[in-house]
Amino acid sequence: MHDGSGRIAVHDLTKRFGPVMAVQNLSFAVEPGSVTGFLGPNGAGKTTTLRMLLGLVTPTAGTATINGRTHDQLGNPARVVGAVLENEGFHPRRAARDHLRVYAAAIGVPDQRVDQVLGLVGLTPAATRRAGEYSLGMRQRLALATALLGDPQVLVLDEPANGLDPEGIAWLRTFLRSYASEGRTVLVSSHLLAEVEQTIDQVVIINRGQTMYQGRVDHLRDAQQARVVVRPADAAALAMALREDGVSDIQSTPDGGLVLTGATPRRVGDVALRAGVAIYGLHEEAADLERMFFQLTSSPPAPGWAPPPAPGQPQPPPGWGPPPGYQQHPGVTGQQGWGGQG
Ligand SMILES: Nc1ncnc2c1ncn2[C@@H]1O[C@H](COP(=O)(O)OP(=O)(O)OP(=O)(O)O)[C@@H](O)[C@H]1O
Repeated sequence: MHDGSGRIAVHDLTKRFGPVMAVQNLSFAVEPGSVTGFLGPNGAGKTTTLRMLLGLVTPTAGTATINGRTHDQLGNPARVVGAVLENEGFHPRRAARDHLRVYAAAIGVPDQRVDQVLGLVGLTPAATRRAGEYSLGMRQRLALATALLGDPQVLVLDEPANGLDPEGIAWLRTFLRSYASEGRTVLVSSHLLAEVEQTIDQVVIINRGQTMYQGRVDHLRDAQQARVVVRPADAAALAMALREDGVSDIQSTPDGGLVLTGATPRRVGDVALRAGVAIYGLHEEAADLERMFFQLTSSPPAPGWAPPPAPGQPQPPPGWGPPPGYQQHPGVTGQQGWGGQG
């Protein structure tokens, strides 16, 4: 028997396709009652990880479990986990309701559940239309309806916003949040933070098959510092003067500027004046979650921004730190909130 917790646990998960290391020692946990974003750039290993969780790909090493069980140990998995993966195929000549009836029969749920899920995803008016006539957004809703047939405790969606218009995205956001508020588990993958930022409360960020960050999105936001961008006549002289004044996080940019955190523009201006360095531009850039996501997932890091990690000492990009209260999930080891660059 599974433990009924609705918890997803990925532990030291690795998948190698010949020479390609798609996922490498990945560990994270997803708790019920939250919508968790599973984020990373194209090719980071998100789909491979989800497919291992769903029993569609065999791991090279490690485990991916739901309720403490691998997918093939779940008994009637459709009752535990519903999934929408990319490129769902529907028989184009089959009506949506008939498609759902076939699946309902396969997993042993009554026909009336078909009409319930059609209502849940807003497809009741189109129930008798053929799937081949559906728009991409309608097909996404039909895929979601299929995933919901077993009334699962856990919902796993791979890039669900693909093909949805803004209204569809807003609808999906409301739906997923309400689903999680019932104490269920929702895991949503995306390569765009902005696409899911308003939907998720937890996030797992991966890059090159490894965990870069796991924790609350608002902690990530709180941990950010604004940075000051300055264009001096002599960057080396200003950097030295700033260091003498106690500013340590200073990066030079390819265009001869400096980017720093831990000082206000006014302080930078005062230091420049005392050092006799002319300033041609000085402004503060507000913290930006998207920029942080880019820094965490760009490899190599954007030039002039992230210093190389000290040997054996993974570091976050400059200006970012582990969010206050960041904690590793109990039971998940071999994982850091902030990792090296793959
Ligand atoms: N069946 C396969 N055979 C060989 N290589 C594969 C296979 N599936 C995935 N890969 C490779 O594994 C890596 C991770 O791919 P994956 O699809 O898991 O990434 P992703 O994060 O989901 O990317 P995207 O956002 O583009 O969907 C990529 O380099 C990909 O080419």
